[in-house]
Amino acid sequence: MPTELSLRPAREDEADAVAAVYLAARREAAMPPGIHPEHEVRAWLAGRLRDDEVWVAETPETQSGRLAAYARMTETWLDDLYVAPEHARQGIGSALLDLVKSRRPDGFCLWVFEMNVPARAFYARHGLVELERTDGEGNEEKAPDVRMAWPGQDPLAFFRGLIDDVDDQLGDLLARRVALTREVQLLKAGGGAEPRDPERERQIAARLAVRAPELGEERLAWIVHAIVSASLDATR
Ligand SMILES: O=C(O)C(=O)C[C@]1(C(=O)O)C=C[C@@H](O)C=C1
Repeated sequence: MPTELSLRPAREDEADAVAAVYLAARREAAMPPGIHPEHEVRAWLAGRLRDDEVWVAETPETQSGRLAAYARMTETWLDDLYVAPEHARQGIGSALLDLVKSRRPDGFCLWVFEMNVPARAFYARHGLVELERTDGEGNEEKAPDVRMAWPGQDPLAFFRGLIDDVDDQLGDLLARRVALTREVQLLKAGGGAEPRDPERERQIAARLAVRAPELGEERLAWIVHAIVSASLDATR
């Protein structure tokens, strides 16, 4: 940690100073332009200061009422880590990230814009791994982003926890899917059609391959086959 850097929890009345860091850092960073006017950013951060854990960084050069950087986290996410441009490249971001790791020893995730190559490299240097990419549909800026994670002191437990979260969603999807298979099968049985339709299953595997290219169409065909077999067995 740079000498004379002081890190402390933010006070609830510091929303304007925290917002000033956020706005200045975002203007300089490789990020899409913010879509909220500055007064909305200040009001939003005032709320976050009440609900989230926020730490701020000051140096002897930081003028009174101003901050060098801040980090904002929930129990499982590092939501913001911003350094004011005039304090960049002084090790302050690294010091704050080390602090976040010590506050969240069981690990955490964050989203970073794909275009923000310097930030992704910074996080990778500090041991975070890239887990997931999106096309940006789920964020306000509609810009592709990357989910990164620091797996904490017990990486196996951390990644298994994330697998459990995904499997909860997968279970819900399978429950929805089997109900639909049942309806289609009832219609097909009424019309005297074969239960199984290999061409339709091939099309389903091809569609899944667009979303999960790493698995590829051939492996996905096995998965579709297994899901359809289990669904037909359950609905018979
Ligand atoms: O689309 C159909 O014809 C269905 O019967 C549904 C379904 C599926 O569950 O997706 C099930 C069996 C077929 O082999 C193909 C697809």
